[in-house]
This record gives sequence, structure tokens and C-alpha cells, in this order.
Amino acid sequence: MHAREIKKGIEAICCVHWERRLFDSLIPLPDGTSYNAYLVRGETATALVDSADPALRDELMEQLQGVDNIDYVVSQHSEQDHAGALPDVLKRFPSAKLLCSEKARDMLISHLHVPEERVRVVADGESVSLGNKTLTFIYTPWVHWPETMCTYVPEDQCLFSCDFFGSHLATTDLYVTDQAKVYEAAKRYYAEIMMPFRAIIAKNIEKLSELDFDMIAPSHGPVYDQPDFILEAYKDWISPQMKNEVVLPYISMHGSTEMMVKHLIDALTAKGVSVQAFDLAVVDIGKLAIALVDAATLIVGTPTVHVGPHPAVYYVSHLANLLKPKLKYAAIVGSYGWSSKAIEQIAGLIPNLKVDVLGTVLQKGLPDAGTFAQIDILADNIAKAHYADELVSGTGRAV
Ligand SMILES: Cc1cc2nc3c(=O)[nH]c(=O)nc-3n(C[C@H](O)[C@H](O)[C@H](O)COP(=O)(O)O)c2cc1C
Repeated sequence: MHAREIKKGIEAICCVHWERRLFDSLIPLPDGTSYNAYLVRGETATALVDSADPALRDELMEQLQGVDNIDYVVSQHSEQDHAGALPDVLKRFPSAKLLCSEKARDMLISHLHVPEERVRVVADGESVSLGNKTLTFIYTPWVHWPETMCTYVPEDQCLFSCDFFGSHLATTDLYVTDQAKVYEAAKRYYAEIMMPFRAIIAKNIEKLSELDFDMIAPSHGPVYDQPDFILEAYKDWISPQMKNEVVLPYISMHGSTEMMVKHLIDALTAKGVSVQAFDLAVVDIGKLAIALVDAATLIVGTPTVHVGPHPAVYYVSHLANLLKPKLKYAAIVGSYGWSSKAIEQIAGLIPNLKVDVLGTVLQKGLPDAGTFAQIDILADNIAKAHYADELVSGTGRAV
């Protein structure tokens, strides 16, 4: 890849990680990802905004080959996928100063062993002149670490946002060309990384909306030359409005829980409630996280294993608890053999979820007519709660 111009004097250096399939040893990447750095050439000084993951440091350095001098390297976020190649950049450009937020200073030193004397802290709102271009730094904490900031170039109405608004997508597209594809990738990114910080993200979006920009250049995925697309999507995801949707992660060893789950899906669907069910034996947790962004109700389906829920249910309950989705209601269904504490244990795993439990159906062995009758009542309770809240149907996309 070569550096490509996105504004006069501003180039995107996209390092595309086509083959990466897991992020942070946690997040599935069905479409790979990219790490974007940006070169800003002013009349009197040149700056590089962010770097790349150390795995692609050669790709980054190759794209910087023709660059004689860099005066400033801006680190918007200290995590390795953007800051990991900073030591290489600082070595290659020995007079460059590393600009970062107050909180990033210690993080860059401790996480990357960046030489302390190279670091210069910039304040929230501070500007650095590159001659005919200015870099203005806007602190946007907790998107998604405490030190994160954005960088704004007023002369070009360009906002560098790092992880904020990013999407995990390996592509040669410089700009968003397929909105549906980017929407899905950006929602996956938001769901897994940003969702726990919904309230502070809302404040940060408000802060950024005071700026006049016509381009958002994130550090993952394509550049937004129509920023309203992603701003509107984010506003929808962070809004308190839930959708008439149920997320139903389940697992079944011998089929009993699965029969209960399938009956529940039919009963809810018949009442006009959308359901996204995920078999935890084969789940892509990214898709599950995406479903949690809008849903009003979480239903967990589990057999009992060694007194508690199946270990896969432990994992997914813990994950949902960490991601803190909007969810207002919950329910648990499942089958057991002789004695179970699955319900109590699941309840203990989700203290962050401020949900009303609308019902639990625990069946000894195979479900029968009585079990299905209980499930019908549960479906009725869920539908009534959703309609009482006047929840709107999920559109899946805001575009
Ligand atoms: C490894 C294993 C451990 C189990 N431990 C318990 C248990 O502690 N308590 C219990 O009531 N049933 C236990 N069971 C029985 C299952 O919960 C029971 O067979 C249930 O009907 C399975 O539901 P499923 O068909 O949805 O997999 C265990 C089953 C297996 C395979």
C-alpha cells in the first residue's frame, strides 16, 4: 500500500491486516482490520497522527520511506494497535516530539518504554501550528481508555478520531463505499469496545459536535467523507431507546433446553417480538454483542452442569455484564437432571444489568405440555412489557 491523500497535505497511511481473525485474543474479526496513521504536512512542520500495530510496523515504515522529517508524532491512544510502532517511528525521526494527553504520558512510558524526554503533553483544546495547518487536540476520555483524545485540523475540517467511530474492516477502500458493510463492522466495534462507556461517549459526541468538520478519519477502517452516516449511527446506539428485540444465547447438550428455546422463539415471534438466538456452541460473540446494542430483553437458555449453568453460559453472562447494554428485562429457561442452582448463579453473574426478571422456566429432563404452557406465559409477559414500553421494531440499520 501507498500513502493516499484525503485532503490537500493530509495522507492516510493504511496498514491493512487482512489475515487477522482475533483481536485482543478476545474479539472475532470476520473481516480482518486495519490500522490507519495520518501524515499532516504543513508549511513549517510535519506531523504523524498515530502509528500501527507492531505486527505491521514494516508496512508503516515502508509507507513513510519518502518522508524526510517529522516534527510531531501525535499519540491519540496508547494501546498497542496504534501506539505499538511508535518506538520505531521515534527512532527513524530522532527530532520528532511525541504529543499526547496528560494521562497518556505515563501509559506510553510504561506500556511502550517510550523515552520520557521525547514526550510533550498537550492540554485539552491546545493547538500546535504546522504553518498553514493547525492541530487542535480534543480530550475524549474513555473511548475507550482513560487517555484517549481526538485531533482536529480546522483549516481542512478534518477530525482524526482514533478508535472513536472505527470499524474492523480489511479493505483497500479509502472512503466508505458500502455503508451497510461498514455499518455492521462499526457496530461490532462499538458493541465490543465502546458500549460500556455509553454515557461518556454521548458527552464526547456533544463536545465534538461543536467542531466544524466534513471528514472523520478513524484509525480502524475506511475514512468517513460523509460523517453524518456514522454520527447518526452512534447516536442511535447510545440513545436510551431500546428496540422490540430479544437476545437469546443458549446451549443444549441433549436437546431439552433447545426444545424449550425453539418453542419460546416461536411464541415470541407470534406476538411480534423479534428474537436473535445464538447457539453458544458455535457463536460469534461479536454478533451476539451487536444484538445486545438495541435489545430490551436478554433470555438465557442453559442446561445444568455440575449444579450451575453450562460453562459457555457463564462466559456469555459475564461478557454481557461487562458490556453493560441497555437491557431492561431478563429471563432464564433450561433443563436439569436432579438439582440445580443455575438460576441463582446466573443472577449473581450479571450485577451490572439492572433488569427486571420476567420469568424463569426450569424443567426436569424433557419438556412437556406443562413446560410449553409456562413458556407461553413467559412469552406473553415479555411481549406485554415490550408493548407497554412502546418499543419500536429493530431496523437493524440507521441508514
Ligand atoms: C457433565 C454433566 C453434568 C451435569 N450436572 C448436573 C447437575 O449438577 N445437576 C443437575 O440437575 N443435572 C446435571 N446434569 C444433567 C443435565 O442438566 C440434564 O441432562 C439436562 O436435561 C440436560 O439438558 P439439555 O438436554 O438441554 O442438555 C449434568 C449433565 C452433564 C452432561
